[in-house]
Amino acid sequence: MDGPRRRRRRGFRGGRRGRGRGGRSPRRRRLSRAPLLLAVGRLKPGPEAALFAQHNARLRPPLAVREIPEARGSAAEVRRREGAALLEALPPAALAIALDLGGHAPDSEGLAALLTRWEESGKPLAFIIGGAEGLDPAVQARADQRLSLGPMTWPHFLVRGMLAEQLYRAQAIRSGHPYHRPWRP
Ligand SMILES: C[S@@+](CC[C@H](N)C(=O)[O-])C[C@H]1O[C@@H](n2cnc3c(N)ncnc32)[C@H](O)[C@@H]1O
Repeated sequence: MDGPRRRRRRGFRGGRRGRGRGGRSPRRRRLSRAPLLLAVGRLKPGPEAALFAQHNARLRPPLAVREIPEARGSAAEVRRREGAALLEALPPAALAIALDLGGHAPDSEGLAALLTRWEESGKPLAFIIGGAEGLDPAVQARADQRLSLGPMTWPHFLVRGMLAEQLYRAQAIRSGHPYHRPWRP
């Protein structure tokens, strides 16, 4: 590819002009720091996708989403196959946070404190959301933290938006932004 089309593409990716001294574009740097969201299933356009997009767009940096196809078979087979695909997609160095009903259920301030701790580990963060059959024990065993959004079972596509909202709320708590009004006990 040559001519204006090539120049345009370079410009979008940061090209020479957009690069700093390290040779990486600001956009590249932002994406490489972005926490990963590994999630089972393909989220189609609709209210769940809109909810996620709305909150993810507010996150600095937004989550980089990687979807794992839903598997077929018995419940155990589905969990095992999806679990294997999730583990394959998980960067080895990642601090893995598995969304799981049985995990630790902090309040929003607690999640904000946890996020600070996770970020201070220096590891890239990866959040994992299972499919309709839940997460395979192998994924739970690999997870550095199991995070619960409460004891109720939520549809996995809704959990993406709920997680993004809570991460945004945690950022607001950490920066003192009035988006978060503390609970009133
Ligand atoms: C429909 S749920 C799966 C329910 C499944 N029976 C199980 O035992 O996990 C799909 C995924 O959404 C996430 N999820 C649903 N409710 C959740 C909650 N209350 N807290 C954390 N994650 C939740 C989990 O990642 C779960 O694997």
